[in-house]
Amino acid sequence: MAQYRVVSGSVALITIQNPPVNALRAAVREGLFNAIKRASSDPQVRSVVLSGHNGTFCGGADIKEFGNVSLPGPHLVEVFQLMEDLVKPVVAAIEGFALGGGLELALACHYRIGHSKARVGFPEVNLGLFPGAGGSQRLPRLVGVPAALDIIITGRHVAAGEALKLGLLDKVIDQNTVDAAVTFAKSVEGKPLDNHRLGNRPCPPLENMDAFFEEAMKRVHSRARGAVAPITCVQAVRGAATLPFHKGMELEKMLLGTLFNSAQAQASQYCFFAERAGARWSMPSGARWDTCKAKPIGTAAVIGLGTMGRGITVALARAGLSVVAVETQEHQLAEAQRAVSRMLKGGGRVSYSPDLQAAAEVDLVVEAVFEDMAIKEKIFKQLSEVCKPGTLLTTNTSTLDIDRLASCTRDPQLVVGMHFFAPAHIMRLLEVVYGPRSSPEAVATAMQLGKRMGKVSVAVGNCTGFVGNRMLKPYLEQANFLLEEGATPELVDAALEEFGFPMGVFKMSDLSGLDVGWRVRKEEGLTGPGVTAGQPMRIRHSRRYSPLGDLMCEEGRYGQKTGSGWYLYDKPGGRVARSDPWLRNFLEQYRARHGLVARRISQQEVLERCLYALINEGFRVLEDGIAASPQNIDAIYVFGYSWPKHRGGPMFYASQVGLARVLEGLNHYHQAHPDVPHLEPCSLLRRLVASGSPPIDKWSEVVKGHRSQL
Ligand SMILES: CCC/C=C/C(=O)SCCNC(=O)CCNC(=O)[C@H](O)C(C)(C)COP(=O)([O-])OP(=O)([O-])OC[C@H]1O[C@@H](n2cnc3c(N)ncnc32)[C@H](O)[C@@H]1OP(=O)([O-])[O-]
Repeated sequence: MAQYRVVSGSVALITIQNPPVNALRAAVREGLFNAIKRASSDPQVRSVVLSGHNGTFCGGADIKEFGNVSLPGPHLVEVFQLMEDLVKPVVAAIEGFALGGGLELALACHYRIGHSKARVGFPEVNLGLFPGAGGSQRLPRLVGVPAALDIIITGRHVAAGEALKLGLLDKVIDQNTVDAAVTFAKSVEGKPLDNHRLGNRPCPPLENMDAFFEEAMKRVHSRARGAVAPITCVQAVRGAATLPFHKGMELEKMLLGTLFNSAQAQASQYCFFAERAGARWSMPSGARWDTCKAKPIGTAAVIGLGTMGRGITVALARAGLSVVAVETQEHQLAEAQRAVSRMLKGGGRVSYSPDLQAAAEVDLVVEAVFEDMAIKEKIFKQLSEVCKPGTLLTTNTSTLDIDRLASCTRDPQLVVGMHFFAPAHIMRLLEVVYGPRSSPEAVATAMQLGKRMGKVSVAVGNCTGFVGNRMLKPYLEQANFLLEEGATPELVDAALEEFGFPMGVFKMSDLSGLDVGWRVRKEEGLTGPGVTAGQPMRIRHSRRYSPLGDLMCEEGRYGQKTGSGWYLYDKPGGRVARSDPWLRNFLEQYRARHGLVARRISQQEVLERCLYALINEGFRVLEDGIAASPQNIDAIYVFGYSWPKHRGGPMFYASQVGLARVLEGLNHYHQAHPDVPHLEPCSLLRRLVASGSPPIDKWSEVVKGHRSQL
């Protein structure tokens, strides 16, 4: 786990060996501890170089070990202190990554040499933690409080060049890092080390320290959306700035104690693994990530250059593909060309054409036109004729039937969905949707392409709305029902924002455009002139229906783009939402017209109605085999719908709330609203509760048993 050998006559070279990222699990900590002791007592050794096996210094503590109440082996703090106290100089040779505990390890060394491609950082905040093994106390002493706080709070990876400027690295080199570190170590043998022991150093003084930390705390509170870890980061760094090292370490230990087994830390760490779980996809046919090979993709076409098409073009070009961007409307094409070039800052290989024929030779097509089945069917038919045999035909539809599009083509097995999220070049999520006839190779190729674009890709089955939008529907529906019953958009949004969403449901609808859902509802036959005539306004297919969104669109209120929606904006395209007296009036009249009596609605009811309805649909998605696991659903929600990471995604949240409580809540609301089928607890949830509410990683066993009985 920590290899020890003496090189160049006097240098103990200690190499951490724990693939793939040399995480500091118990055996590694033990190995390091023993290796340092050995170097200390080895009379031949006059200096030490610490490195990581296989081009990675160290990815930090082993996250898989967290959750164990008593971690075996020596504690990291103990190992690092032993290293800092060594009377022989210790040089860190940093290749690849030094993250979290890996950077703390490097900070306990007396010198740090990095490769020019190395990256260092403290990503603990993303795991609901902070650098709690001395990092929060040593880093500010090395680079000063403002730089340290920035690195610790953002969790960002710092490139070697910047780390050198900050003084975090002593030297950056392009050659073999270990060789350079060995030469350097020999050059400092016997030299005094006191100033290189960060625990001995005071923090560089900071003017207006109180004001600095007050401001930092204010900023963090406004951005953290209820997450505790960022606040703790500020408290710990303040400790470094004001306390002697040993007192700061005590504070660090106390703060870490409050976070380590917290619900937020568990949720954030669950997200770390859920993010990666999508890569191990499987299909109901048994096809899997490790048995299917992706086709090589070098060229792609994007059809339709609206907002989505432009973002997709940028994402593909940034992944190194040569892209043909096709848009039949000339003015839109010219505008898109300017926008894409701006986003790519002159880079990328993109050509433009008004003609579908330009897609003839590409390996893959992403269709991103208007959400209209008839238009899409026509395009798929044309593409099938125009493109060379074997071209993968994908669609960015957010709800429509993939299999129906596949039926328009010669090779339905080559059709899959690639559902991007706006803005497509920024949002991390990609839903890869397979239909009953999509080939495993097509799915593997889309998943591989997602990875190349840096996306969190999740393979899902074909149904209306797939996973994300299918679950969103009951959530939006509940929000509208709550307005009918007496809530305001402000009340509903405040509850959801307090929960941790960056934006409540009504602000989000205003941003994405109310007309989008209106068009979908028209397509589904829920609204439109021919549909509403002679029907009760608030019932469709014997279920409760809220026409509020349709009525808003009929008034021309599409959201931000028209300057008004659920809120008022100072101009079309304005961003700052203000309460609209018109809406209050409109809701009052609507309620009066339909004999609805407004009642007081609590934030708790808002959360339970909206979130439990969404979660209930999540269980149905699992039950139907549309998502392979709760982890996949949670990754979709965290990376595509801004579900707060510290709440772990909807399915994990349900497990934290307690499945029995979610079931009870749904039963209660369904009794009160029997005409809302989305509130009726689904059978998988009932079954899980009946099986004693197993932990989330055991749900699949109940799902399997459940499916075999269907
Ligand atoms: C004492 C309390 C204070 C806390 C201190 C800490 O250090 S907290 C920690 C602070 N450190 C961090 O937060 C760093 C977390 N790690 C990363 O950010 C990235 O892994 C990377 C940038 C190091 C490499 O990116 P990349 O795209 O090349 O690779 P990849 O991401 O696909 O990972 C490959 C495999 O390794 C696995 N695995 C990775 N790290 C850990 C780990 N620490 N542990 C366990 N496992 C880990 C990962 O799950 C995956 O497994 P799979 O799915 O194949 O079974």
